[in-house]
Amino acid sequence: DDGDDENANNEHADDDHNAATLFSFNSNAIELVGLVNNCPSIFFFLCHRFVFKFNIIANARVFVEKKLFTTGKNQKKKKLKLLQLFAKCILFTDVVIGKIVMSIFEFDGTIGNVHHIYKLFKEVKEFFLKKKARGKKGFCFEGRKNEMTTHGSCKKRSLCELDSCSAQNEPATKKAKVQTCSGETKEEPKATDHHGHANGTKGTNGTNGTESWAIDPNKKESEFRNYATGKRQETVQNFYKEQHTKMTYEVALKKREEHLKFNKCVMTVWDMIHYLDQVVDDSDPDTNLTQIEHAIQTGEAARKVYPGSEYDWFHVTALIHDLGKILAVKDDSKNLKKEPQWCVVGDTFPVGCQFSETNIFYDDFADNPDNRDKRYNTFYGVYSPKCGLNEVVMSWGHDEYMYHVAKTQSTLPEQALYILRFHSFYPWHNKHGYMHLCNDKDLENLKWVKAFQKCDLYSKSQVCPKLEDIVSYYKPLLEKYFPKPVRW
Ligand SMILES: O[C@H]1[C@H](O)[C@@H](O)[C@H](O)[C@@H](O)[C@H]1O
Ligand SMILES: [Fe+2]
Repeated sequence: DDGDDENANNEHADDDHNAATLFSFNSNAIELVGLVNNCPSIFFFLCHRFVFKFNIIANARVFVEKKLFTTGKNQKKKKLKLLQLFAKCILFTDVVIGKIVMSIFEFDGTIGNVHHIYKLFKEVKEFFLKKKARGKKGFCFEGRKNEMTTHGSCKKRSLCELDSCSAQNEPATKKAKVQTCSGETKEEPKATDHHGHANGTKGTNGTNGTESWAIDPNKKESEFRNYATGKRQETVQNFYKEQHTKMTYEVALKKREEHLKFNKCVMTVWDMIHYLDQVVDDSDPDTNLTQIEHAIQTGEAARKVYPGSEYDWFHVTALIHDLGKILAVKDDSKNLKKEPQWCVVGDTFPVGCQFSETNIFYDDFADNPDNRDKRYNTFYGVYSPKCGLNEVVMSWGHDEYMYHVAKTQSTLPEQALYILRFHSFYPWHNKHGYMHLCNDKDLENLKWVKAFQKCDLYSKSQVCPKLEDIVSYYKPLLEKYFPKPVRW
């Protein structure tokens, strides 16, 4: 049914209105879980403020237009509807809808049934209405209908305003019930916001009163990842010029082979962490602190956002996520040979297929030999559609290295392994690129990578506790998940 009869049309009009109203505020941490018709993938979104809004919308539009003009006539009505919906999403500047629409296309290459999109919107709306019914303050939904402009007025509110009041009434570890489109209810972890505002008071979330420094309250999210005019601009720019020129499919394979022998040295994770005090990441526009400080900040942010002991794996993962950067350290006694930074840090990307424009400093790939190599410069390159990221060779760096260390020598869960392996894959988890290579498992785990990304990025501030302050919490956990000293 494409809205041919009157009733359906009215219903759609209503739905249109609801969808538009619902998204007239830019909600930050809504998790949408949905099944789309014809689409076997369950898709997840951890939506948050100001996520590369323009880029995503621009990409999505191109995609929609392409589909609209290249698929069969019988689909026309459906597509028109979808396009209208999409127009709305642009109109109401809502990246959330943009992402949904885009995903419906990208996740299975066909156009999902428009009714299911509406259904998804409805569910989210219900979720929020229920939340409101439970007496949460700061919720901003009703009464905004007439205020929709290109920038919904509520959009300016931060997550803290929207959620902190409610969070004060409830423990941060509370489970939220999320309805899936298929009707079943499943338990999802409810995080506090990334400022750790869930319980608001100092020293009550198990972080021994150290939480106030973890995230710089004065730095806005939009001020991070500034690759155009940041303070470290020159260093970062030079870094990516070199990396994007030199990192090829063959280099990645060679480095994989070299470092995955684990024949450097044997040492506990805790001891190895100390080596991070020798690394300052040239690719990072947001911090000039050493990586040991970044590790502590990220770990503590993770504890704050997911404080429950059931998330201890998440805390450990956060602490060690960049431990692979020891590849950039020189210590002959430990066989650490100091790789150049372009082979260790920075955002990661698949090699062996076309470089995506969702990469930062995309233009710098122009001089990469793979860019001219027919084997590697097509959309799929050496890969097949939805082959799964496990099949994909990523640019070599600390993520891939640490993933293999943890996969072979720890008991960390799958989500943790995904975080370790793909946390620097910003073009994917942040800009929605490379979806054509993903399978369902990748999409399931994406939500954890995204949850982690907030702790990783927004915890970068100038204030940091010392290792001694956190040893009592992390050391036993490291021993729990890495039962033996590690072969590096
Ligand atoms: O995960 C991060 C991220 O990708 C940053 O952009 C990069 O500069 C860092 O090296 C990496 O550890
Ligand atoms: Fe990293």
